[in-house]
Amino acid sequence: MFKAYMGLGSNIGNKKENIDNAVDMIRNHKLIELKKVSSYYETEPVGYQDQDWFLNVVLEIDTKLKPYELLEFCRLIEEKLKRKRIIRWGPRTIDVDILLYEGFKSKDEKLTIPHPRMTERAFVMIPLYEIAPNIKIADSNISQIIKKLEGEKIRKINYEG
Ligand SMILES: Nc1ncnc2c1ncn2[C@@H]1O[C@H](COP(=O)(O)OP(=O)(O)OP(=O)(O)O)[C@@H](O)[C@H]1O
Ligand SMILES: Nc1nc2c(c(=O)[nH]1)N=C(CO)CN2
Repeated sequence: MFKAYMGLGSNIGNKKENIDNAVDMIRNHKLIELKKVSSYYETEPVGYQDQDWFLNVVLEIDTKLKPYELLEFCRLIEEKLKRKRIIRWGPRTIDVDILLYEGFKSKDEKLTIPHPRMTERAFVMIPLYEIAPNIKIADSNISQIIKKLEGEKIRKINYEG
């Protein structure tokens, strides 16, 4: 089993339902053990501004899927939840990214790990810090990385039930 971290985001339709459906697909995969799920965070859009706020979560999993197999599964989740890809960094029903994968680094365009933009993004780093406060990313402590983030607006949501 290899430990990996995944980032999920949605900003179209019922965002919580989209996130929950994606988490359920991950939980139900035979070769994945879902270990931790962060709180939900409402986050200001980064990149393309003229779109709704996102709901983001980060997951910790143990998996027997190899990195490219996990990427394929991410695409399958997006396909099932009918993600439309129109504008780069634009609105999406669901976005599923691999952030980190134990013992694996890659700069391939199809799969870059650590995810190339994760350390600049509060919507990734803050939920990741919640579930993995001692993790290192490319030899830097997560708390050090978070201190350097710009003031992107992000708030933790407490849903009932
Ligand atoms: N670590 C990774 N996790 C998921 N996709 C990745 C990763 N590294 C590279 N990719 C590639 O990125 C491509 C584009 O992904 P996508 O359309 O989801 O980008 P985006 O979500 O709009 O932007 P961003 O990559 O900045 O989050 C995918 O086809 C995938 O092959
Ligand atoms: N707040 C927020 N902004 C984004 C997000 C996201 O998940 N949350 N995803 C993007 C493309 O991956 C671009 N911008």
